[in-house]
Amino acid sequence: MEVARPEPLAGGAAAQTPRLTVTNVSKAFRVRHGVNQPSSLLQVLKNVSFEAYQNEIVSLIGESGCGKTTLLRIIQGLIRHDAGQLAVEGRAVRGPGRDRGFVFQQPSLLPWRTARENVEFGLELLRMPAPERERRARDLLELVGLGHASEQFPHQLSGGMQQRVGLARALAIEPALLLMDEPFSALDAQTREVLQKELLRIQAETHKTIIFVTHDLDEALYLSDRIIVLGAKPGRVKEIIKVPFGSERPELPLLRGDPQFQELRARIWQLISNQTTH
Ligand SMILES: Nc1ncnc2c1ncn2[C@@H]1O[C@H](COP(=O)(O)OP(=O)(O)OP(=O)(O)O)[C@@H](O)[C@H]1O
Repeated sequence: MEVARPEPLAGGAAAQTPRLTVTNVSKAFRVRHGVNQPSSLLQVLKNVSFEAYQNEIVSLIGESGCGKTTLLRIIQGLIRHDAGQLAVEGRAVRGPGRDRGFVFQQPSLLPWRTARENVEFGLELLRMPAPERERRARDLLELVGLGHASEQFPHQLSGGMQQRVGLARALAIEPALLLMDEPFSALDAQTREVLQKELLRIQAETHKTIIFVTHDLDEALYLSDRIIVLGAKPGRVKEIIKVPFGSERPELPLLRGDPQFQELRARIWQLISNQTTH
């Protein structure tokens, strides 16, 4: 079955305020190479710029260590950038905020709480009244296909189910942006494909803007509207690739047979692998 998603508003909607604006963001870490050794600066990101619009899934892809997670954490507000600007819906990012939800590689659920109580956690911090909290958590667990498991504890759930709870928890605070850092990489191939498809369905229903970090070229091409290919040392934007498959893209096994898919895959592969020869 094909997944129909609303078309993103980039390009055709010039008047739209981007959900996320990243402008010339740079970051260096001070690293020490041993005890009693002087420290030096490791330039991780250099002048990174891109935007993401409503309904868009934008993937960040690049070789290991090119700064994908660092960039995502800067957007999250957990790491302070050295230079450049970041804004979510036009508001400068100065730290973590409820306008950004996060899904990690490991869902890190609280083991003593049920699936529903895990989803409610962020809403408790926002002091939402209990009945409203519970209603929203139940709705979100339905949305992610876990309506039947709301009262189960994390150890009773499979890895894929736990990741669905993590997604519901991130959506609970109704963020403008959903930041996902290799959310499916710890799952087996079959569960991963199911969740990729589910993510497209959920995005179509919620119209979220998603920034998605992955190593997996096929995953990036299947999920994304645009792919930001990062170069390494320092991390910088090498190319922004518009994915042409539209909102009614076939499932990944079929898409893999599309010559355009294969061409783009080869192109991204070349962009990523080229840099190691320089
Ligand atoms: N807090 C830190 N202090 C010093 N160096 C750091 C810190 N965090 C990350 N780095 C370094 O910054 C570089 C980029 O790391 P980052 O985790 O962002 O890369 P990545 O592209 O997400 O890698 P991977 O794909 O392997 O997850 C790496 O060289 C890493 O060692």
